Amino acid sequence: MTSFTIAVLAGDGIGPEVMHQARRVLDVVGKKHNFTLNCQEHAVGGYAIDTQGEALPAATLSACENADAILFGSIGGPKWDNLPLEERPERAALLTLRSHFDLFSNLRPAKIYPSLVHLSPLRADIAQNNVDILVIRELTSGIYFGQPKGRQGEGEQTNAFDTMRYSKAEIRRIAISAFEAATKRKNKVTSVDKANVLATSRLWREVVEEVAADYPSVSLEHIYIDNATMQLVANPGQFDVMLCSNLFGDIISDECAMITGSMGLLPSASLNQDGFGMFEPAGGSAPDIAGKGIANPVAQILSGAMMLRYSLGLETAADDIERAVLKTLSDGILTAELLSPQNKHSAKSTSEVGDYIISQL
Ligand SMILES: NC(=O)C1=CN([C@@H]2O[C@H](COP(=O)(O)OP(=O)(O)OC[C@H]3O[C@@H](n4cnc5c(N)ncnc54)[C@H](O)[C@@H]3O)[C@@H](O)[C@H]2O)C=CC1
Ligand SMILES: CC(C)CC(=O)C(=O)O
Ligand SMILES: [Mg+2]
Repeated sequence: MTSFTIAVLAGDGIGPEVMHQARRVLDVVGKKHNFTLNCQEHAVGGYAIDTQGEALPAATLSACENADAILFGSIGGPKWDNLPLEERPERAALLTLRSHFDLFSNLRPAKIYPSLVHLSPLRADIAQNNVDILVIRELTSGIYFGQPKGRQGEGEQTNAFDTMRYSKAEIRRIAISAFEAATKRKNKVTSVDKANVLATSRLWREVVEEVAADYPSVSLEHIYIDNATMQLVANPGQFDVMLCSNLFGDIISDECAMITGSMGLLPSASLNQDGFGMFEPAGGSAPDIAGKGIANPVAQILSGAMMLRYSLGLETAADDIERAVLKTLSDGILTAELLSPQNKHSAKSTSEVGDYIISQL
């Protein structure tokens, strides 16, 4: 039987709740498809600060280095909001992991299935118009990583600054990810930028155009970020692959999650050049619902499916999980945030959704 080592970093807030369901699903699918995941849990984020004094303990990083893939939950929350920026879980653990493993290519797929149109907050005629988007977000550079950043001055004279910087090489490799993905989809890349005001966006356009020349079968459009957010609500069916910088992809992917129905539905894969990856829901630790047993486990479970597909080469097992999730949602087995106020009484808990997905495998 094939065996893989998975570093499981559940993190904070809803992270452990949804991770528990993902592990149950992966266990069942492994037995069915004849593979074993040796899942080892490691401390990360606010939980690691509280128990070990730092957001990314050396033992956690070393376990990730020795694993075949990382399955990540989410980190952060109000308890750690007042820490200095560089000590916060989001920077000290999440951004550090992305950078350490050079996970530059972040894939965030958002699809409205015909049987799930009713979950979308969009008007039905818009939601049922073939919405199937793959956001490809640059994940290890741009304004989240650029130096210098900081603040200076006192009182009313205080100012703060971040640096948005992109090299040609960084833009080229994420553009190649997007064009490669488009050739396996609908052959269209929409590159999102703000080239009317930002120097980084001007360079972004130039390099994306250069890469496009190597993919004559793929059509390329450029769109400004402000228009992109509007078009996603007005006519999301026009998009195939949306190629974004780190900041714009962060924003656009939350919007993509919501047009499909909920932040709790959107998985993601963060990959390096060698195919090594970290797999995590696109959303955060959702402190507003943590500990109540009502978080949607689907994004975490689908992130597990992406791990099987992209890092472990287990396509059929990944398909199986995705089919079971789709059937579960189509059968109306839904957590509360997907239901209208008058239907909330029929909401299922995190574990009930996990149970039903398992029953469909
Ligand atoms: N990858 C990560 O670990 C990320 C961490 N964060 C951190 O998470 C904390 C909370 O951030 P927010 O801005 O509130 O964003 P969030 O994504 O945690 O929550 C936004 C909204 O989506 C809902 N939501 C998210 N996931 C859900 C799920 N699985 N089921 C049902 N509803 C769900 C939440 O209840 C909330 O109403 C912050 O500390 C933030 O920095 C934010 C984004 C990503
Ligand atoms: C710390 C943030 C950059 C995480 C986030 O919002 C994301 O990856 O979508
Ligand atoms: Mg985000």
